[in-house]
Amino acid sequence: MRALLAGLCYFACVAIGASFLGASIIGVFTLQATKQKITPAKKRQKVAICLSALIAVVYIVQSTLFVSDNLRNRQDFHPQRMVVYHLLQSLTWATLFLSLLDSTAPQWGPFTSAWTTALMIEFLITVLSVLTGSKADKPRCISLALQCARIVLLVLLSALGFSIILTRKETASEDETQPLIPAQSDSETASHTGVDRSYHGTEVDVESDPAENDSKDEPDDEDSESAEFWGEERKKKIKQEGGWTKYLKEYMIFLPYIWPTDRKFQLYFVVLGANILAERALNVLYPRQFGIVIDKLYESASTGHIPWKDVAILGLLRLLTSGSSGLSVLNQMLETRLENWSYQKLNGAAFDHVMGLSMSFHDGKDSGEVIRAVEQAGSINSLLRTVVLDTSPVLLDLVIASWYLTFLLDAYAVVIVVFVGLSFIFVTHYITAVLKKSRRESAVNSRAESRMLYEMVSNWATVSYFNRRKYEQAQLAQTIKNATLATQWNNDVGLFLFAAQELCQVFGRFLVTILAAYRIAYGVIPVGNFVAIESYWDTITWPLWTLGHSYRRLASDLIDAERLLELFKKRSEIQDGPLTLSDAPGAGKIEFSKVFFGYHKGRNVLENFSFAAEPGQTIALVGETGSGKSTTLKILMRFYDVTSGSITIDGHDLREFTVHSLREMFGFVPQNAALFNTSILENVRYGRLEASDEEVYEACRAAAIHERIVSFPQGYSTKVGERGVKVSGGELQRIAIARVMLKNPSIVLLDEATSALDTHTESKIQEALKNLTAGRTTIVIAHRLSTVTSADQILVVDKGNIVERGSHKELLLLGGRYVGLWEKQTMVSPRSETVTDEETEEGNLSRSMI
Ligand SMILES: Nc1ncnc2c1ncn2[C@@H]1O[C@H](COP(=O)(O)OP(=O)(O)OP(=O)(O)O)[C@@H](O)[C@H]1O
Repeated sequence: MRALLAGLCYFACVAIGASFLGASIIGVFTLQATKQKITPAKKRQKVAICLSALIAVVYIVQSTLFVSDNLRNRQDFHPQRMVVYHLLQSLTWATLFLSLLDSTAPQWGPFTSAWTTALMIEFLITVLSVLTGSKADKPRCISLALQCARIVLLVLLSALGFSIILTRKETASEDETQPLIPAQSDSETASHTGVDRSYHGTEVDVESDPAENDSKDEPDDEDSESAEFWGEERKKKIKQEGGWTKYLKEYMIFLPYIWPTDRKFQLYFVVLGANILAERALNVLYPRQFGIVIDKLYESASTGHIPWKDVAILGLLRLLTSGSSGLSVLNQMLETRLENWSYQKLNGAAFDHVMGLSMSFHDGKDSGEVIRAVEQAGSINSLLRTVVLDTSPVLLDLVIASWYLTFLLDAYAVVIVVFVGLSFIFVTHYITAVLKKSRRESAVNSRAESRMLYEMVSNWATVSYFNRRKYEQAQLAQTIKNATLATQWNNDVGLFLFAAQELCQVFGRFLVTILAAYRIAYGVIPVGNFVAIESYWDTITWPLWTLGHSYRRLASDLIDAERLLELFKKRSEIQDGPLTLSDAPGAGKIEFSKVFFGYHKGRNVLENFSFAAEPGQTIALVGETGSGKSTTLKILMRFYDVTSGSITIDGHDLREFTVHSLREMFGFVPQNAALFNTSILENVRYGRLEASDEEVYEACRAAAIHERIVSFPQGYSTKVGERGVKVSGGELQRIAIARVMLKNPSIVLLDEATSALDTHTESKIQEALKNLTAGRTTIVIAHRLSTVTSADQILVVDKGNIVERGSHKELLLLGGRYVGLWEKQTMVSPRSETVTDEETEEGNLSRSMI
């Protein structure tokens, strides 16, 4: 019975801590709804704070009574286990009280679990201490009264906790019923990248319903994209949704990129784990051996005897524990390999994910910001080191340290370590809150700095045309100043934190020294133990430093990773269908049927849009600017999905195809084709990656650009410059056509492919286009009507509607809007045009690109 009592006394705070932690972990891993009505819980939170404070005070009063009694009597008047129990409980309850006070939306489950555990332990200890029969353990009147008062308070507190849990209003939203880690899909992309688009890729925020999304559209401007915005959003979320567990839950989507799937890397993890355990053992063995050597030397002083064996063991242990030649070298090598693996996987996944997001995402984002977010893969990666490699071994260290200190000194030393540990954690927690803010500011400012630099360098030409170098310089200087000031403040807060942490551990060391001196003076422990404690002290406090450091690093990594998390939570609106190219190797018949589409709700860009293009036919879209012509091509290539109606290719709805297969069918020549800053050869080969050099030359010949390319000093190896600035507009356009020719698509889409060119170049390109479109279904957008007179069907588009349709001749005879457009461009009366239409067609044919 006495052993049970002692066990309860010494391990009470461990049991309470474990029950709190256990309930928190269950909260993270189960899909509990965490949203709750805050208002009624707020009142009860205040009551809970008061009750916790009262319990802490009762423990502190009783501990003070015990310690003063023992000090007065210069012996253990009260048994050590009871004193240790009360001291540890004072610290535990002070911690619970401060945590509750600090929490805006407490996790009631973990708190209630801790309170109930404490109640059961307190009850058992009271009963056992009365029943044990030992005079020492029997509580005196005042102690018994205090213990009973605590039991009453604990019953009230536990009942309050249960009442809050049972009566809170749960408002689970859809996202809360989604799995934390999505099952890997077998989709085409996932199989080669490891990214599960079915979950990760949400362009619609999976957190919110469509209504919320609309409202979120508003802050989707430059401000909203700043780190500050994400940080504030998250802070709000932490408050609203029930605390940090919910926050951390979101980061679970990165788990597949941190835990290796490769056997070799899993083996690294196992070896690393074993190595970490070996290090823990060495941490104890070295100071222990040091103490033994001191005691042996003390005994053999002036005898001429040297304890060689003990000294040799000490030397070996020193070698194994040394930083640069011991076990830590192996640790570092394994850690680096694991981190590199995770970095590669995460970066690849982030890139693939961003590239897989639809046009509405990319149109609305600043590409510099998106690149920064992808680059944050490193910060997620370092979570591996922080959580798995830094924090877990350190927790083990703390348990070992407690046991070893009890062995070297006594249980009071553990109370001192717990006190130092808790004050260290609180100091770290409170100062880190300030540090987090300053770090976020510093991050926002440095992002602003690099964004500005990127903007200026990429807009170099505009800055020079308007002679605004000085102005831009001043702007940049201000941004750099803001960034450096923010970094400076961040550094200052960091230094203050270090100082406060150092103070905690120095104070603890001082207390332990006093305790050891006291015990040595009364002959309780040998001097060697004091030396061992001194040498072990750094091993005790190192875990605290590591925890503090990990906590700060975790906080900063989480902030940096917020953007990446937001990216990963976007799901592409465009989802794959089941069909691939081989399932539907069609001829290229396109049919738009009653298509409605708008970029924003309530504003249609295309309305009741219906037309059909038979295989091999050419359809021209003409009309005023902004009428929806380019939009037609975008929805045909599925950069967006139609709002209603359908688009079919060879009888299959576009949505039935995988996006990859669908886009393989098209060859698109845009108005402003962009090239990569590589050689012409590589740019053309981009159309079909496996094409031979000869096939590339052939495509260039067909695009009437081969002769020009070979006349360049470096021929096909000529670098085209960023976005193709080193080649002329006409050359660039023909390279773009050659690229599409090499691709050999079944459907060709031309978006004003020649509008920016002079007539001489245009006629050259038209030849190339004739080759490109021959025998292929073609949709062409043209402002110059003369280039589309031979199209099988011309659609006149106005405000998203097809207002006229027919061949050039039919439309001229119709005398409607097309005639108006034609007259404006040719200044020829339609009558004379129709009279001599044979001639006209011939004349235009040479100019026509179709
Ligand atoms: N990404 C977008 N987000 C929101 N609105 C858009 C977007 N792209 C185009 N629009 C709007 O849709 C309408 C149709 O644009 P579209 O580019 O299809 O016209 P267009 O007929 O091709 O014009 P142009 O001949 O000048 O190229 C315009 O009012 C335009 O402002």
